[in-house]
Amino acid sequence: MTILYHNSSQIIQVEDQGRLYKRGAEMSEIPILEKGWMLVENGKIIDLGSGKCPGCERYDESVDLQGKLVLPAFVDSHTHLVYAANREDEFAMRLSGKSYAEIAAAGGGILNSARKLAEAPEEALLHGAYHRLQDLMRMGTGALEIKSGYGLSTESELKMLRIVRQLKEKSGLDIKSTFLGAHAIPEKFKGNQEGYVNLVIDEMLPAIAEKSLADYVDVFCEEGYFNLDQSLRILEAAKAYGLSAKVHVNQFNSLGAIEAMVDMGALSLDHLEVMSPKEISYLADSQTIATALPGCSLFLDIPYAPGRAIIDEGGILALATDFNPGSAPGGNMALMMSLACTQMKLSTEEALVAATLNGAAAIEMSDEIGSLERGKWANFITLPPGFSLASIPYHFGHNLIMDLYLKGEKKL
Ligand SMILES: N=CN[C@@H](CCC(=O)O)C(=O)O
Ligand SMILES: [Zn+2]
Repeated sequence: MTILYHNSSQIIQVEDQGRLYKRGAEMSEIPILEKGWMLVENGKIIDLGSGKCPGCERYDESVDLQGKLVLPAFVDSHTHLVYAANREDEFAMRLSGKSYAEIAAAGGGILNSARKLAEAPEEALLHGAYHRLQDLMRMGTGALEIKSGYGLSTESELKMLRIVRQLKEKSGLDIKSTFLGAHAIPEKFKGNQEGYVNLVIDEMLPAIAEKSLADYVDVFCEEGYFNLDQSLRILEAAKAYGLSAKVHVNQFNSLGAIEAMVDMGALSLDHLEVMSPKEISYLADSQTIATALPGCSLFLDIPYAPGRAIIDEGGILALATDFNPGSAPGGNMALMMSLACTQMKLSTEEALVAATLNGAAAIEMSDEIGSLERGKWANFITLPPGFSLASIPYHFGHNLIMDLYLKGEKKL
């Protein structure tokens, strides 16, 4: 089945040389096809160009884009989409002056979500997550990563990862799953942190690997959660099962994780709100993707990751939502682009690369998605005629997305 998409105002390709990510100054160069057309065969782009399509008589169907703007669907490479309940009560506590750390210390936070998840039937969890997933799609997300981490027991972590698998099957979306058993120390292991780390390594990891339920491993490496040594032990153990690391680091404190985790070959280091100049340089010089989560900074009123400096030093920057019920209850990638531009001082081009190609690289899918090039899936979004790339971050909080096409098929 060959489909010709034609009559766009522009096709913003993001990349046209087959690069699997863009770093530093490359992030501001993005190829754009004026009055672009795209020929798609069985879901993959086989040709594309500007103006009239030469030799394009051979198609089964043609779609008139009526002057709409076309760009790659967003890739959200860091979410906690599966959870049992919102935490508006904690939000109210924060508004009256309590900090995220104080709420967590009083048994709220991740432990609150874990208690609720343990009680929730699988069907209800699937239903809630699927509903949120559809919301994300309406806002232009075409692929994402979802973490476990509200289980904190072997049984509940497996339950979460099974739901991620079901979400994949039910939605047909590209979804990568990450095992985050080391998200917090469960009540039962208070005072016995090492016991919990051993449980993650000796029981959870083998059980998850046996069922191939995870693509990646993650740890919340932070004061009051998992120290550097414990984090590295978990990541190394997971490596033996073929799981690469995507890690929560430097959200509130720097524990020296960046250097150590770059050296162990982490795929991405995420959060990064607190970074020293040395850490910025070390990460920017590496192949590890720096993933900024500006929704979390906005919602918790904490610093933004130094995205500008990471790009200026030549790093690979991705943007993701961190969608979760505690620190970032929102999944709008366009809003992440707005925050990246206004707060982290990225250009609109850099923000788009971070939200598409580099996000795809952060889930190892940038050979298939994240840009509109020959050989990639036709995963794209459209904006109404008259809008430009800059309109996306400019109209902060608005949803300008008209259509989402995945593998050349209109999803909405
Ligand atoms: N910081 C650790 N984990 C999540 C928040 C989890 C929660 O509060 O439920 C984050 O990425 O911000
Ligand atoms: Zn997170």
